[in-house]
Amino acid sequence: MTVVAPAPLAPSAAPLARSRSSQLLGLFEDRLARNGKLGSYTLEEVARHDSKDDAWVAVDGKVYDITPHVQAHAGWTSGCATSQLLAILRTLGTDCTDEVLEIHSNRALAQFAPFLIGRLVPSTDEQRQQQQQQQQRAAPKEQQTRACPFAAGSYAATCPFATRKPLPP
Ligand code: HEM
Repeated sequence: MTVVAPAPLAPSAAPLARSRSSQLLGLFEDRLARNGKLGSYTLEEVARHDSKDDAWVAVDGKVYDITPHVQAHAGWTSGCATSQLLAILRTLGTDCTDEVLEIHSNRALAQFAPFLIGRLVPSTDEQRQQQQQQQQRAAPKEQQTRACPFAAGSYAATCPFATRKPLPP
């Protein structure tokens, strides 16, 4: 009897889907950007549009106003497609990149284009955090370590006044 080794598992579809959707929507986005018709929205702004009459989602760094799609979707008045509709309603006002890219075919992703209204940008808080992280990474090692100013030796590592443990020598 010949034993056949199982085929290796396929890598996750998400990164592939991500580049796929970007390619599909790239042309459309460029056109809107050239016409100055794309806005910049934070996740907080997106979160304010989470109802069937005002339905935004963020996907792959882009923001879509999918209100017409939601309102015209099957499932409001009959049992048909109810679960699909519920899945969509659950994501309104959020960044649902993973769900959308996992679920939709190329053809379906291309249908998102007319709903594009802008790009997702970091909020002021996120920007501040990113800047702090960058500064921290760029700072020399001695500045990254603030050991206890009142103690020396091994006690310094556990001192409550130290914001960070000393780096190993
Ligand atoms: C303008 C926005 C959207 C458009 C144009 C759209 C379009 C489509 C299309 C054409 C399909 C049929 C399946 C396919 O061809 O891949 C589909 C299925 C589906 N969509 Fe969307 N969709 C949108 C937004 C969303 C969002 C935000 C969600 C939330 C997760 C979602 C969840 C689903 C689900 C659960 C299915 C059923 C998948 C299945 O039965 O396997 N859709 N969508």
